[in-house]
Amino acid sequence: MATNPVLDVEGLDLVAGRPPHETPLVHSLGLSVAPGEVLALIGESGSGKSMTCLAVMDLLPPGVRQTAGHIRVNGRETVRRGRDAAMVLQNPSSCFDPVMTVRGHFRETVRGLGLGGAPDIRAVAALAEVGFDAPGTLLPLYPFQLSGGMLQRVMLALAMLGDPGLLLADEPTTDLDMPAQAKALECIDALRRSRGLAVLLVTHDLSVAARLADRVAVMRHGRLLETGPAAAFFEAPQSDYGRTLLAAHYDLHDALAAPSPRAANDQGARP
Ligand SMILES: Nc1ncnc2c1ncn2[C@@H]1O[C@H](COP(=O)(O)OP(=O)(O)OP(=O)(O)O)[C@@H](O)[C@H]1O
Repeated sequence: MATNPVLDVEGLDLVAGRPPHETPLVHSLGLSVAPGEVLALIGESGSGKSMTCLAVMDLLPPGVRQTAGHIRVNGRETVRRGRDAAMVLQNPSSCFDPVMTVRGHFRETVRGLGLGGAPDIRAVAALAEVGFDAPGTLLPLYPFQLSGGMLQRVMLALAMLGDPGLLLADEPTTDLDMPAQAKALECIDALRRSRGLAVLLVTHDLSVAARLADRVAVMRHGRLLETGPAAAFFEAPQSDYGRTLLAAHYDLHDALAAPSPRAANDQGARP
């Protein structure tokens, strides 16, 4: 029996502006994410990935409207932010109030979601779940006292407080150094496994998609060009643009793996 998707997007159209000067941003988009599944949404800048996430969260910016289609999260057309779906973004430091401690952020989120229980106990449990060994020690700290990687995991812990079925992760590793990227991805993967979380992962980085995704969806100019199992995409993309993306990814990796021209010259100059 097929499992009902946590996220179900059908025929989604998003436009900016008003007639007759509307600009289509997303056109006829359809995608779904099942419990415990990671769907990587990939594509060049401006293809509509972030706008799609914002539409799911009912957080479209002023001037941008949904003109067609359905978005359902756990079967509901009206998403309860933090309860049905939560979102983490790149540049986590921008998501925190600089003059509020970690404890303060948890208290505010617990209150905002109307959750019972002691906020500090919830905070410690949530921080332990995202891999902090001594979670209680983080509570009195201010955001500037944590690294970007730590802040991203605190953000994930806050996102999980309301036990959402869906996580929208929009470039969650973009501003992090390599060890912090690895840790954030491990953390998302662990949450997916332990909670059966459905994850829509927006990324430019095909290595991130390869590492985490069960399926890949490729967008360009607001349209979905192909979607399918990640293994099949990395083996043989179906669309021309998918092939271009993958070729660019391999070119970059080959360039990084090859000795730099300067290193090659230095070697050549050796006696
Ligand atoms: N506030 C806004 N009002 C109108 N159009 C916008 C607004 N914000 C973004 N856009 C446009 O919407 C389109 C889709 O942008 P979106 O941010 O979803 O792209 P993206 O695929 O997420 O790109 P990136 O990877 O760079 O984040 C772009 O053409 C962008 O210029």
